[in-house]
Amino acid sequence: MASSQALNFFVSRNSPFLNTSKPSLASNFGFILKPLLSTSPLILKCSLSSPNLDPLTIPNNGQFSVVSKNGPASDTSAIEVDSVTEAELKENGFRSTRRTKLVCTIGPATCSSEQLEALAVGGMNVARINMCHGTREWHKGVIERVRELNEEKGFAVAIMMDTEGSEIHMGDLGGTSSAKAEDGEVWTFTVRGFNSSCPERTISVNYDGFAEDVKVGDELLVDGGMVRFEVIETIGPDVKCKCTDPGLLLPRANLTFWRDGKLVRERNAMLPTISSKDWLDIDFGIAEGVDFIAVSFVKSAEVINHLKSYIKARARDSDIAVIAKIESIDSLKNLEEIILASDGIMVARGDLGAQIPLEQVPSAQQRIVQLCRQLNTPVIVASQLLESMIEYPTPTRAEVADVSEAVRQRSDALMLSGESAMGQYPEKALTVLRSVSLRIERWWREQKPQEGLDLPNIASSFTDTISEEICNSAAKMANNLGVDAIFVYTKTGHMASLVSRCRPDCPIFAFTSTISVRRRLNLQWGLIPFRLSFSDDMENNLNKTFGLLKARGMIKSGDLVIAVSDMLQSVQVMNVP
Ligand SMILES: Nc1ncnc2c1ncn2[C@@H]1O[C@H](COP(=O)(O)OP(=O)(O)OP(=O)(O)O)[C@@H](O)[C@H]1O
Ligand SMILES: CC(=O)C(=O)O
Ligand SMILES: [K+]
Ligand SMILES: [Mg+2]
Repeated sequence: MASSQALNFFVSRNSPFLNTSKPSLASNFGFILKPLLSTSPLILKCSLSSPNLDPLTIPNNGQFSVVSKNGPASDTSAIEVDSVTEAELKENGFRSTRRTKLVCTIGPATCSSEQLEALAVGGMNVARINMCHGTREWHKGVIERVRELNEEKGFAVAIMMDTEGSEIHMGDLGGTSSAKAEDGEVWTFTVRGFNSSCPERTISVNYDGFAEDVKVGDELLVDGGMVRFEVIETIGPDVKCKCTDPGLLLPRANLTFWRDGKLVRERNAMLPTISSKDWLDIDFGIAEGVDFIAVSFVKSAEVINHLKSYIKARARDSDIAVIAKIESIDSLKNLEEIILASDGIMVARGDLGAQIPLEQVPSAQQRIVQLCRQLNTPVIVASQLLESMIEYPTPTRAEVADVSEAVRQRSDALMLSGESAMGQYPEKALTVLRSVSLRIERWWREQKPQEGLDLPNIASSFTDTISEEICNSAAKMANNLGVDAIFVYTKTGHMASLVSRCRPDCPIFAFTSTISVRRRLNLQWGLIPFRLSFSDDMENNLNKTFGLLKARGMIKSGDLVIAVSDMLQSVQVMNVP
């Protein structure tokens, strides 16, 4: 038996261990006990500690009995699905499952196992770590805890690593969590490095050319205008600025400077999208096996292609998806090529709002979300969705309207930033995203507003065209027939994304045999990803799936299902036997 191989054993239902989640039973045999749900059989996994142990030599000490090795076809653990979705399906049925996916930025407010578990139970599909903040060790800890929870509790939370990028930002305020800038105060922004803490009203800037690029009279915007200064004097490495719009300065806040009402792009426009620190972070992400890498301040498709070939060369087996963050003027100019090159897009409204006038952000969002859907690239709407919930337990009406709008635009995912990273009410904020998503999705199904969005043909080969037509037809049939679910069997995830793109009324059960594809599908609208090994024989696959899902109580006889697969180009409509 190979050392990394996991073998599944099924023990009889009267096992006294059904209610334990501790790996107590067989630790001396190198096996881990993992009850999936109280109604599921137990799985014993062979661990690395005794790789050569013959599984059948486990003594049957009367406390449990080994029923089979590797499980017969009807073993319900031969299918893996996120335990939170499973519970939701069982409790409320198909129609009630949430279609919009939720991403939470993890920070000091949410990094413990308990806090991460609460977010997973609350519907977090993807945990985002932002390499702008914290150390690699800190991020590694978060990744480990998420993986542990997935393993122990049956969650399927994916990990997204977000790069820092080489834009201009402030230093970390000498360890303090924030500093208040008052109207009329003079602050010094400097490129000097400080070993100990900065002098009072002094802010260090990470970009060496800063003091040379700014001019007296320029406007300096912190975090896209949360605080504003006017440059009054430059003296060598120091730039003296008068505060014109007071506010709170946060560590490592982004800085932009404006001249005559326009964003100034001097030599800073030449900074590489991926800095040398970012490459080290990316190496870290590859080593840790993150599921997504989000690239900050993307300017063109080139950097995305470069990163994708880098990942391919470094991690041949891994399948890390690359997300381009749209947060600069250049990225808006090259939007289509960037969307085509990327595995996902993030509308990073925080920095975007510092680069284009604020009143242009909503139309940019609408355009990006639509184009992504047309080109079949998942899209996340991010930043300030529930900003006031950093401090208060209820959102403003305007924030609820903003979340609703993103759901109504049918974006794939919504993201929390400060609300979950350092806010006082991370779980409440997630609950608001969840309940608003559910409500607006239901409204959509009931009202069926005219969508007015063409889905152009995007296939690049005739075979792809067939897949696309099959998915379009399956989605249409699903709506017209009012089916309970669409089943899609997909090796690479592509076929599942084509069904998701149609935004059908029913949930989409996506069956795939690889863990990485399953986790990637976590970000896409309406998909419930399952891991299942399947063959080229659809008849067999369907019977197996029906058996497994029925045994888990996730479907019942009589449910109407449409099945499509990328091995066999067909659409099947059937009642679950
Ligand atoms: N790992 C962390 N450690 C400490 N604070 C964090 C961490 N991650 C996020 N935060 C806090 O949460 C806030 C919001 O997080 P967010 O990821 O949106 O960062 P950001 O600084 O606005 O940068 P970006 O433009 O990359 O999103 C940050 O400003 C920071 O104060
Ligand atoms: C998320 C992010 O990077 C932004 O909104 O700027
Ligand atoms: K970032
Ligand atoms: Mg940003």
